[in-house]
Amino acid sequence: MGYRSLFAPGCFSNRTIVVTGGGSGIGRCTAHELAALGANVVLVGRKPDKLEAVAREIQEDGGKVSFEVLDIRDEEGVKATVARIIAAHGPIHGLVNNAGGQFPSPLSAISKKGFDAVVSTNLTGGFLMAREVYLQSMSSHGGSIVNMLADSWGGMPGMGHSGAARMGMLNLTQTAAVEWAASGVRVNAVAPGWVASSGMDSYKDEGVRAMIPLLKKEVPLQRLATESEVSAAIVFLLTDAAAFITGDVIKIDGGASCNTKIFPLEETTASKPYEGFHRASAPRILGGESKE
Ligand SMILES: CCCCCCC/C=C/C(=O)SCCNC(=O)CCNC(=O)[C@H](O)C(C)(C)COP(=O)(O)OP(=O)(O)OC[C@H]1O[C@@H](n2cnc3c(N)ncnc32)[C@H](O)[C@@H]1OP(=O)(O)O
Ligand SMILES: NC(=O)C1=CN([C@@H]2O[C@H](COP(=O)(O)OP(=O)(O)OC[C@H]3O[C@@H](n4cnc5c(N)ncnc54)[C@H](OP(=O)(O)O)[C@@H]3O)[C@@H](O)[C@H]2O)C=CC1
Repeated sequence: MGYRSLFAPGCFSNRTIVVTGGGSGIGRCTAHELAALGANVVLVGRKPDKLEAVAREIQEDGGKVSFEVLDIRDEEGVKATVARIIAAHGPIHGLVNNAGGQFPSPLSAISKKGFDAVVSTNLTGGFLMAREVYLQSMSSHGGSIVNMLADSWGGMPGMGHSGAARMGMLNLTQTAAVEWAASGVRVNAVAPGWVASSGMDSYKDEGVRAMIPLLKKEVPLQRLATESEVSAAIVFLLTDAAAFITGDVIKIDGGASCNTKIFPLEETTASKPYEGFHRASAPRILGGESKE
């Protein structure tokens, strides 16, 4: 019958895909996956040693890869780097806007410098990369951009700075999708919950580490995501299988964002859920008085 899968080996052949933050964690995993599917991968990050190590790994596996050292918050650096990539490889077909991070802290303890560091990395830097890739390449050749968000729907103590940046990135994703669609550019995002990534391992603070088993409890699937579960969603959005998807977000959170906890099932009688609803939840939901 000659059926040809969109995920066939080589589905990214002759495509250049830029992965920011490609020197570690989810970015590294995504770069491996893309190279294995035939992409010409360009890694971007601040630390040349990390980028070089990942480039070596990919080359050893027979993949096509190079790297650029760049702080994505440096506007002139972003412009020059994108121009250099195009000069060396031709049009950029894909951008994985993954670089980012934060330090857990309550809002009351965040300095302006710290807030700016997180917002400029997770929002402004991603904007600069997307804008330059669009202006210099995708506006005339089309392409696909995948932005990194996080599971920041609703307030999450300790993550207010990054949550604000990620929700800004959500709107930027939607707006870019609408503005750039006529040029054949798709813009989507992934929103992971907690991921057991090498970036997470870099949190040495004992209070934060002690939270990890508690976080798992709040996830319906009862565990953290793996790096490759996040890269799988990123790669899908870059493939032609996602050709009619733009302005959208894939949550990779094991159901965490669906778990409002307004209805505390564990406090109710499992065999009498309706009665349990009245007893445990109604006062909280409706602001009324408990009947007990
Ligand atoms: C239900 C699930 C919800 C999902 C939630 C999302 C979970 C996400 C997890 C992850 O992202 S894991 C990945 C972790 N990886 C990283 O965070 C990458 C490394 N991090 C950084 O590079 C920084 O944190 C940064 C802020 C992203 C970039 O900062 P920059 O390079 O500009 O830092 P500095 O120049 O060193 O600092 C500037 C300024 O920022 C404040 N600050 C930075 N780090 C910390 C810290 N660890 N603790 C407190 N404050 C920090 C600080 O004010 C700095 O000012 P000065 O101290 O230098 O005056
Ligand atoms: N792990 C998790 O639980 C979650 C992670 N995320 C997000 O996913 C992305 C990848 O995270 P993860 O792999 O876990 O963590 P990592 O810390 O391993 O990855 C972050 C990468 O971003 C790069 N980076 C950071 N700041 C800059 C900058 N200013 N310019 C260029 N590169 C930069 C880093 O490279 P270098 O060191 O070379 O600067 C690093 O390779 C991040 O945006 C993270 O916030 C979202 C939700 C959950």
